[in-house]
Amino acid sequence: MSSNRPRIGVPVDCKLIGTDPSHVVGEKYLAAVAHAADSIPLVLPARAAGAELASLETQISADDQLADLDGLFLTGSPSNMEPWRYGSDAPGVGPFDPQRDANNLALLGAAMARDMPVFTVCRGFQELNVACGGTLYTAVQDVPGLSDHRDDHDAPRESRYAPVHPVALTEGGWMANLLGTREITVNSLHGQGIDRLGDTLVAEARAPDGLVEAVRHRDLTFVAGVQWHPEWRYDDNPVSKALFHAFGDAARAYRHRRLTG
Ligand SMILES: N[C@@H](CCC(=O)NCCCC(=O)O)C(=O)O
Repeated sequence: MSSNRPRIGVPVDCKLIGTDPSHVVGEKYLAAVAHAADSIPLVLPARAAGAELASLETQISADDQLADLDGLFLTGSPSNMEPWRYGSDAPGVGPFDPQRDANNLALLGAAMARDMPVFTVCRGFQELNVACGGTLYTAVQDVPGLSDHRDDHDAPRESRYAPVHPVALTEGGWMANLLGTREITVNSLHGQGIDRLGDTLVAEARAPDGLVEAVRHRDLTFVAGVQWHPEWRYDDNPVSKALFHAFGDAARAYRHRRLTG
């Protein structure tokens, strides 16, 4: 008998493994969705054309990919969105992943249209903001008044993902109520960040320099995102466990509605 756990779509990064164009997802993301959200992660291939992939977008729509799912989880990635995606003519900072941009923006639009639970992390958080009409700083550290939010890429992973700065949770907000506190400390591994907040998003947390670090959708049931990495050592972090648990609960409720009509 198959599990009744919610099925969560996890779209990929498109990158070379050696010389081979590949579709990949970081293992820590799958672990957090499976164990902390008590769900079944299903990796979703990018549908946009790649070096060795003719576009799948005609035979597999975003709605097709979401049809039998109960939630959508967007991971982080070292790649950056192409600035034209948010109306900028800046050259931006690579590496880029245009297949991911096209795929994830389409999936976000389709998921929000059906009020499907969505949880997004880092690059995925930035994609959510763009999907909701917002824009990004292409290099936060170059913006006067903002801090450097990047990690030291040469440092060991344990220190790269260690908590480094506080974030203030919006008073009376969804996240502050969920976590029962007004301040948490988070890790920080990003060079881009939210410039203009998407029209339908509410800021749920901000860094000391004012940068938005968490959002939720104003009108939808569970569409949220964080700029930090709650998937990292989620089992040792009560905040991470609470966030993934809330996402899993929302996906369970969606699955019940989807399967019982
Ligand atoms: N490239 C964007 C987003 C940063 C991000 O997602 N970093 C995590 C990469 C590694 C991982 O998946 O844990 C930016 O720099 O803002």
